[in-house]
Amino acid sequence: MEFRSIYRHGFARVAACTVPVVLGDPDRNAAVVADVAADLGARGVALAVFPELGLSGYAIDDLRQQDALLDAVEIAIEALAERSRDILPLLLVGAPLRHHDALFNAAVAIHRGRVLGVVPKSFLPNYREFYEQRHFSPGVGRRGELIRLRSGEVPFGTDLLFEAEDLPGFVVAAEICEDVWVPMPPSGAAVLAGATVVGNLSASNITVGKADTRRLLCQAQSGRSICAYLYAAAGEGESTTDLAWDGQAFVFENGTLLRATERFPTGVRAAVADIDLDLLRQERMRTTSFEQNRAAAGVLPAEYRHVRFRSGPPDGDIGFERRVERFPFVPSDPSRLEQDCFEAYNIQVAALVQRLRATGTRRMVIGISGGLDSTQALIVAARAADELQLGREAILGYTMPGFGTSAGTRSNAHALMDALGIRASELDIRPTAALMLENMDHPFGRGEPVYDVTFENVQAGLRTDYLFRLANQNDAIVIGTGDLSELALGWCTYGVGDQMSHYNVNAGLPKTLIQHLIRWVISSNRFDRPVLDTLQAILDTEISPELVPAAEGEVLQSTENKIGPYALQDFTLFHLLRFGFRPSKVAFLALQAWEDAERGFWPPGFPQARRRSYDLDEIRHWMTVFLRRFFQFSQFKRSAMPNGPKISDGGALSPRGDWRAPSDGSARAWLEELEREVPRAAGGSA
Ligand SMILES: Nc1ncnc2c1ncn2[C@@H]1O[C@H](COP(=O)(O)OP(=O)(O)OC[C@H]2O[C@@H]([n+]3cccc(C(=O)O)c3)[C@H](O)[C@@H]2O)[C@@H](O)[C@H]1O
Ligand SMILES: Nc1ncnc2c1ncn2[C@@H]1O[C@H](COP(=O)(O)OP(=O)(O)OP(=O)(O)O)[C@@H](O)[C@H]1O
Ligand SMILES: NC(=O)CC[C@H](N)C(=O)O
Repeated sequence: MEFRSIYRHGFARVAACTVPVVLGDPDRNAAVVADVAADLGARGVALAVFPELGLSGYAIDDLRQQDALLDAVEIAIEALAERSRDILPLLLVGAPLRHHDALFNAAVAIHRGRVLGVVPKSFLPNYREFYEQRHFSPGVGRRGELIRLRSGEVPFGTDLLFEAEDLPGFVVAAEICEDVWVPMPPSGAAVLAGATVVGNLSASNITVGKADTRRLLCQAQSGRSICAYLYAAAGEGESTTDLAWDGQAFVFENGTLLRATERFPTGVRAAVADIDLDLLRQERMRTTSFEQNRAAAGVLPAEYRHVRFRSGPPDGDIGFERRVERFPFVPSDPSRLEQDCFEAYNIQVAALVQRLRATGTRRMVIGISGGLDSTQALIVAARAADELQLGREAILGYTMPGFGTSAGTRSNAHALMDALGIRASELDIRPTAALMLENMDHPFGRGEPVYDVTFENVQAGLRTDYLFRLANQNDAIVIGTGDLSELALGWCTYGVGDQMSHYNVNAGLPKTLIQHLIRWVISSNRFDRPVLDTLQAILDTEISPELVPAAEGEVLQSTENKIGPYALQDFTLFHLLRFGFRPSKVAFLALQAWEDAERGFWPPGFPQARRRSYDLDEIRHWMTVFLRRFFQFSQFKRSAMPNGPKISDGGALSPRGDWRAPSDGSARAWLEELEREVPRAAGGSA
């Protein structure tokens, strides 16, 4: 399969469809389904779900019991199966079907010329406007049976799972409308038995406000069942004798809405989405309560009948029907981002307030560099001091110029401290650092321009040494500033260095979110104008540890030139940490998110001038750096990291929480997977 094929990376394309129906005309309704299915197949769709009783129409009352119509339904199923012979998608269509002495409201699964099985509706609404028990028998408890159709006998029951042999993890269950309105929907047991995708065939008349209820039910079911949930409701053509129909169709995955169709449509509508089967499998595996719940519920996968089929998905580039955030830690949806910023900021403040309260500490010491991280930490400390009514002078800020400190960051550091009204001091570390290097017999001590890691770490170490001793002297704690991205990459000086502090408010914050949080603090006017102006100047400065002096006219030591763009490194971090995806899959996702600066969405307020793209070679290159540093080099720095709050759902790196790993591991499996599976030039095969 091509690298750009979604089916190579654990995705499957699915569709929830609503189509115009003619009441009592199964032949015509089946023809419409077949046409739609053919179109969807051409788009690479592997599953298409259609509305409840879609072959006959739902709101036909006692016509449901007319033999001529029921015969016509069976003939239409046969015709549809025939038409499906060369069509990709597994079809779930709704039909009234006779079985033994009763009539069932059923979902019929059809694939490439075959009826794979029939799933009856478990729970029949018979209240208010509904009258289903007048015609149908409930399917609940019906398992292990066969139903006779015109083409022969096929499996019948609520114990059916349709499993694609050639799409790992693509296991489909069906339920019908009311089935998801009950406390224990049949899909609850089906997912415990292994279904990852649930199709709900629905005919749900619309009343004011009901659309929200449907969304709530389906979203919750997809979230608690860790599955993809496709809901397809009847619309145009259903009887308006006493009711109206809005044809709502959507696809949820693990509690997230992927796609929805417009409501009250005229004509065919399909919500087409690429669902992530790896994500569902990973999420179930790591949410170990899922398996506990299966055991407690007594659901045995072996008690379900797995009806196997070969899907035969396309192997080329069919695009990507899924939104991928460029910044997984910084959502592009404005209201979601607003809430995330509010929460991230308040998590930091609340955590620090609690630590100060519990220790009875009334002062904080922070090294202020004029860079992003110490700025964010200082803003948080200022808010914590306000909440505890300590006064801003409770914060002792030290700016400590070293050999690489630029005039710009130094003046930003002073401006920030002054504007926030904290106790600001300057402490030049150069004499102490020079003495130390000299005592160590480092070449720099003899006047040679040798700027090696020792030279860098002497400065980072001395700053930390000063901060801790100043904390002793002032009954204070040292507030750490290192962020989540730096922890992931091991981009800090260990032990006697910025890796250590008494409490690190930033440990759970990735760099891309810190940048945005500062933008958010500016745009929401949380401080006075002088503070906001300084914050803007800090945001506009290139990220650098400033440990090495820049020669006249030279670009200073750029962090991102060395360890990679934080945009890409945070992208990789999120997908590895949160979902344990393969590097090749992360590279595929990164390509979708980053290859075209014009495509997709940027977080609100993201500067136009910084909107850039990355190609597959760049993604691959920086991922190699990430994998080596994350899996092989930097764990020892995280294994001994100070306390600090988890902030993002994407994960934290505390060895006491989200991420426990050996400090002497190998990155080989990840590097080899990347080497093997990701082609060197975009578009080619690996
Ligand atoms: N698995 C392991 N278990 C125990 N010890 C291990 C180890 N792997 C290495 N080590 C030891 O640790 C040393 C490496 O760690 P370390 O001493 O920290 O030094 P290292 O990581 O080599 O250097 C620190 C880097 O972080 C950068 N930095 C520092 C400060 C702030 C910022 C910033 O921008 O925020 C960036 C700085 O530019 C420099 O490149 C090795 O030389 C070795 O002695
Ligand atoms: N000149 C300085 N004065 C005081 N503290 C400093 C100075 N340089 C570094 N530090 C301390 O060491 C920490 C790490 O340094 P570094 O320069 O990497 O971080 P930063 O400037 O805050 O943020 P960023 O890494 O985003 O530039 C800083 O957050 C700060 O607490
Ligand atoms: N067809 C159905 O099962 C509809 C019942 C569902 N409770 C509704 O109100 O939409």
